[in-house]
Amino acid sequence: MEILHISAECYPVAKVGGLGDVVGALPKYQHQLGSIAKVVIPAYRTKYFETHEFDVVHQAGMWLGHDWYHFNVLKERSNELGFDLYLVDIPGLLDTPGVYGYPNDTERFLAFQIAVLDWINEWQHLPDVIHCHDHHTGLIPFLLSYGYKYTRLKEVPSVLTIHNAQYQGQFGWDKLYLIPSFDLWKSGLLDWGGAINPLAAAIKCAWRVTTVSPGYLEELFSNANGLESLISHERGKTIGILNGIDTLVWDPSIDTMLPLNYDIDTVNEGKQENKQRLCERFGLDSSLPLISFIGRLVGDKGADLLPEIISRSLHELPGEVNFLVLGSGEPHVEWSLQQTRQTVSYGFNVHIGYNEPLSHLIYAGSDFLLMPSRVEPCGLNQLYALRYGTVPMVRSTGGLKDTVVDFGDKNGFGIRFNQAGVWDVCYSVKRAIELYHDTTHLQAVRLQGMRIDHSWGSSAQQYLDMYNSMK
Ligand SMILES: Nc1ncnc2c1ncn2[C@@H]1O[C@H](COP(=O)(O)OP(=O)(O)O[C@H]2O[C@H](CO)[C@@H](O)[C@H](O)[C@H]2O)[C@@H](O)[C@H]1O
Repeated sequence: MEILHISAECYPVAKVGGLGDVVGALPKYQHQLGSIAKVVIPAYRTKYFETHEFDVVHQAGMWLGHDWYHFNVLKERSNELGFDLYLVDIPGLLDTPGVYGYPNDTERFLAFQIAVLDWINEWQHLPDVIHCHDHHTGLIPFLLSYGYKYTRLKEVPSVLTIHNAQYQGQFGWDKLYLIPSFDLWKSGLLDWGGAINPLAAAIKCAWRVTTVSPGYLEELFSNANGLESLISHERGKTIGILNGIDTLVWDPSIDTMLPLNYDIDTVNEGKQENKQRLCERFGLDSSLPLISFIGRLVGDKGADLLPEIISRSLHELPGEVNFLVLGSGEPHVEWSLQQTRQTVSYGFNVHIGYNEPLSHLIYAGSDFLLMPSRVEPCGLNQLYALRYGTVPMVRSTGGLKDTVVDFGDKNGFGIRFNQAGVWDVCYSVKRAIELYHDTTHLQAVRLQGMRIDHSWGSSAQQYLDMYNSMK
């Protein structure tokens, strides 16, 4: 079976968050299960792009509204990722250093989708499945079915995976002229709430719709940023498949980004050494419990709560706990974390920015990883934390609820709280400190978490079973 994954991110080529992790891993594991999995993303000017060699496999041009763009499809030469990687290079649109956040993102990702479709249209054979990820690729299922240029691709099954339904990629009907011509009687399929909504269009048109955890799918029926009724209507073709983690990248025993590697037998020494380095670097006291946060500093992740959680905890429990934050995102959250850093004299530090090696050190060197998410479709951080012997502290929502059991329950290995609110989190901080001092219990909780298998094996198989069900 040949699967083409189409995405805006793919680790280690271009990653902003969890989408990149999944698209960089799932195809590798599908390959191991005997499928041919290919990935196509835009050719941003990332470090990976600059330091690897590519062959041009397709050259063409296209209209985006009234503008003409040349584009190339490049294939990475060494195949080092464990799947075929293709990059769509569109000078003037996709040759940016970053992935998102440009004023013409709508045009950039529309052009990407058109280029990918034009390219597949030229293949001698057809893929068995076209697998689209998130709204940046959401118009593809629609165009496969109704785009006049793509009638040859009409029968190719399409899948949409929703990594986060908060982001839908809406744009106004005034930009309709940018979309390649299609059967206008079908325009309603593009619409949601009076705008062109790529995520909604994909939910309507894809043959199957998956979410990245079963719990998140259940939540979407009642809370989907305006798409609840649509998802409920399409319920019959939906399925929740829990993300796995790439155990070749996320393994404390071989992770080259750690000063000291460790495994389940050497976890205490390993974590102690990594914690020591981390605390030295950030001016923290390594004898105290260390609670960290890694992620996009946005409301969905509960990042706006962090300044108050941290200052209140340090005020109520002086000299009892440390906090460390790594992230970037909304400017007011960044600003208020930096303000907090200046006002509390000890016990807290923050690194604003994106830093992959530092994230690995934090997973290894922290005692607890805090995730006060308001919305969490799956969450990968808690799975990485578990593998690194770090106890996740999570709000009971979406994929966090599916993957973390409170240590107060039988065989539990994490800390759960119900509300994304300062009081609930501060209470959990107290529980974390108590657990930290109960060394026997902490050790049992840690080992319990480390033993859990969150590798891609069974989830990759579930995707294959789902593809087969479309035949
Ligand atoms: N400043 C920083 N420096 C270094 N690394 C950083 C970083 N900020 C974030 N990361 C890394 O980015 C990834 C974040 O993954 P998540 O799954 O938690 O979030 P995201 O919301 O992006 O993904 C969406 O898609 C994924 C995948 O389906 C879902 O798990 C998730 O719930 C959904 O919101 C992790 O690898 C984390 O270590």
